[in-house]
Amino acid sequence: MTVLTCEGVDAGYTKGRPVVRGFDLELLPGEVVALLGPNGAGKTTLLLTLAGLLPGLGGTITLGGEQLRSGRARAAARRGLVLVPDDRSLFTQLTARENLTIARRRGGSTVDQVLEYFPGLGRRLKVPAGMLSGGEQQMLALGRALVQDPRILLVDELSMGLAPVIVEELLPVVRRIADGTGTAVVLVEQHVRLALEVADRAVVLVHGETALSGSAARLAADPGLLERAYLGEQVA
Ligand SMILES: Nc1ncnc2c1ncn2[C@@H]1O[C@H](COP(=O)(O)OP(=O)(O)OP(=O)(O)O)[C@@H](O)[C@H]1O
Repeated sequence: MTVLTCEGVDAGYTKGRPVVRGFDLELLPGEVVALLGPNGAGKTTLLLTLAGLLPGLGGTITLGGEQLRSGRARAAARRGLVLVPDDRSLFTQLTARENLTIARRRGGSTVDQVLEYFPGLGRRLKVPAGMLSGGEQQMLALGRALVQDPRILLVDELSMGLAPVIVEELLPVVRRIADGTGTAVVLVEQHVRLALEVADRAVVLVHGETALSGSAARLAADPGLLERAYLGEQVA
């Protein structure tokens, strides 16, 4: 049963001039899809549109069988679509625990349940979010999304500004979350090799259009294919 379906989604900032055109996707529970592509391809624009933070310019987005109304971020969040933005958007003056507690839903997952995925963060709960390291902040941003019991996590460049060694620790956590909770994940990532290691499938967006999509294993095994897609060749 598909949790999220995108059909012919156009996304952008100006009516009649979409940045992303005709985007299609079917996402299953527990599935991780890497959304790849060069800078400016439209990946963030697409995530913002799926999360309802940007009004859609065309097409339909269906969540659990029901069509989402365009540009309704609160409704999308209530129905389980949760965005982890690339700027993390943490409350920097509040402690890590407070950041988690205020995001929690009544009757939903507890902070302790969520911390099972981030053991290191458990030892830093009293620290203001702004004083955490970049990697810890990303774990907190993921944890804050997870206490909302998402059905779909939209993760925008978790690795932004982090050392590769930290990214290697962080991305597998996304896989464990998907496997452990059944949450489906759309993962925007510049670290292509690492993203393909944790994803089931990948979609490559180039100049706002899907240039390539396929199983992560197939794309990882054929870097030439990815390279040609990034360079703008139609290889889908
Ligand atoms: N607020 C905005 N208003 C108008 N155009 C924008 C706005 N934000 C981004 N764009 C444009 O939309 C296009 C896609 O940008 P977007 O940030 O979605 O790409 P991206 O694939 O996420 O790239 P990156 O990897 O650099 O984040 C770019 O041409 C960008 O200049």
